[in-house]
Amino acid sequence: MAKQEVNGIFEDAIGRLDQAAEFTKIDKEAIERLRHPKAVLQVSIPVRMDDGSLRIFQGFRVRHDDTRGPTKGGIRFHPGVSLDEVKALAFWMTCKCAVVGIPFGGGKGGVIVDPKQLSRMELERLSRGFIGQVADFVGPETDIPAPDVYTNAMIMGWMMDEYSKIHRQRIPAVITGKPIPLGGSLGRDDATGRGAYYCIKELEKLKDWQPTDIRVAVQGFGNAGQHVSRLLHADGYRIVAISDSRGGIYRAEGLDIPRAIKLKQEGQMIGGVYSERSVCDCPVCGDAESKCKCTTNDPATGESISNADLLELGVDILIPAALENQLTADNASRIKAPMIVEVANGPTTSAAEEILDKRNTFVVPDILANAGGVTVSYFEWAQNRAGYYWTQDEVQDRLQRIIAREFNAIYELMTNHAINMRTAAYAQGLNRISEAIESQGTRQYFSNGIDSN
Ligand SMILES: NC(=O)C1=CN([C@@H]2O[C@H](COP(=O)(O)OP(=O)(O)OC[C@H]3O[C@@H](n4cnc5c(N)ncnc54)[C@H](O)[C@@H]3O)[C@@H](O)[C@H]2O)C=CC1
Ligand SMILES: O=C(O)CCC(=O)C(=O)O
Repeated sequence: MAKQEVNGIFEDAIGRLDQAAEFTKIDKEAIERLRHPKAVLQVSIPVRMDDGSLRIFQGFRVRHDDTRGPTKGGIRFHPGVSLDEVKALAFWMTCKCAVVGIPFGGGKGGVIVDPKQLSRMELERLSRGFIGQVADFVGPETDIPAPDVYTNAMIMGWMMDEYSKIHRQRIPAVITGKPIPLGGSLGRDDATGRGAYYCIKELEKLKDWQPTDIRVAVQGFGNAGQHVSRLLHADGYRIVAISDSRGGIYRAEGLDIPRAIKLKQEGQMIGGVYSERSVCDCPVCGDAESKCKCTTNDPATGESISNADLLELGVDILIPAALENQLTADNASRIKAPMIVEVANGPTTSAAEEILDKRNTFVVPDILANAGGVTVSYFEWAQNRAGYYWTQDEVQDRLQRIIAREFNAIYELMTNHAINMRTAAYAQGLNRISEAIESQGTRQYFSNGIDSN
């Protein structure tokens, strides 16, 4: 019988522990510890709105596990944020940091808000308010935030400044993904997409394919989605579909990704605006009366496509780069792409994974595919603490070496045990976490080691 969807994203996430434990030497007590976040903080953030009214926003910060180092993970501003989601995201951070072998545990934060509805001043007050409320919970040696969905370098800069004011000293290492003049690292902006790109380059070597033969669909054209699309497009890959929260565009010949990025940066939406213009301003037909019929001739646009249909396109690589739970028991059997590279966190439910496994779909799991972001965050934290800054080439070279090394180790584990790549990645991460837990000496011993006579 097909696996049912698990109730709750955190419950579904930690379900992967049991699967992977079979292929590790991790003991039951360590697994039990990882089922429970170390600490959870819920805060109310009062924000004075531009019209003089007061609004109270709800926010969360979760520290999942700090055995391997301070907890690390982004802050999400999204209307769909919930404590359950933040707990899952923090758990994935613990596993991700272990998978790439960086000395951090996992944490995550979120605020229930639609930031698109806020003015810049309101957004700044909310960002400063949030970090003020969690100021005793975070810190460069305890818990280090970073950007995630709908947060960016500017917001990290405000948060770092506010935290520094509270502590009456400049503390750049409390947060990563900052603007470069405030101690940000070169190469952090595109690191998440770049890490996924390096995974695809390893696959390219293993499979010996020609980039120009490979069609790619990318769901979510934000920070992570844009950069992985840009890097693949520059190598000749055909990015045939992209989307944002309003929908997507499809063009069989491949989209002009640099131009699509420029349009997006100018504030245009992928879905809903330039793919469905009511008045055509393209140089091809110049039809000012009716709906444009020739968008497919404009390589930055294309036919409009829904987010759901984009996932089911007959492409060679599908890259979900938006939110969780996109591939579910409901649509998994209709996914045609033989390869999925998970740039988003948690895009595939465990019920969907069972179906994809039966169809032999190859999945590069989130905890490896999107680990480039936190890896360069680690570089940023290290640079802040050393007060010595690296060149972009140094950052990218070190990132490439880490991703290629871990990708190939996981690939080998997968092949040797005939398991899927996600289980292999969890096994690799859990081995590192369990070594740390055991080194702490908190496991159950039958003797306390002291001579009883
Ligand atoms: N920014 C980072 O360094 C990292 C991000 N990630 C993950 O990557 C994913 C994307 O994050 P970012 O690119 O940073 O966020 P972002 O805020 O820069 O972009 C998010 C994009 O997703 C789109 N989107 C939102 N809801 C959507 C929906 N229902 N369907 C399709 N598109 C939708 C938005 O319009 C936007 O284009 C998230 O799952 C995040 O947790 C993972 C590792 C690091
Ligand atoms: O850069 C970081 O510290 C964390 C990025 C993040 O939130 C993630 O990998 O999901």
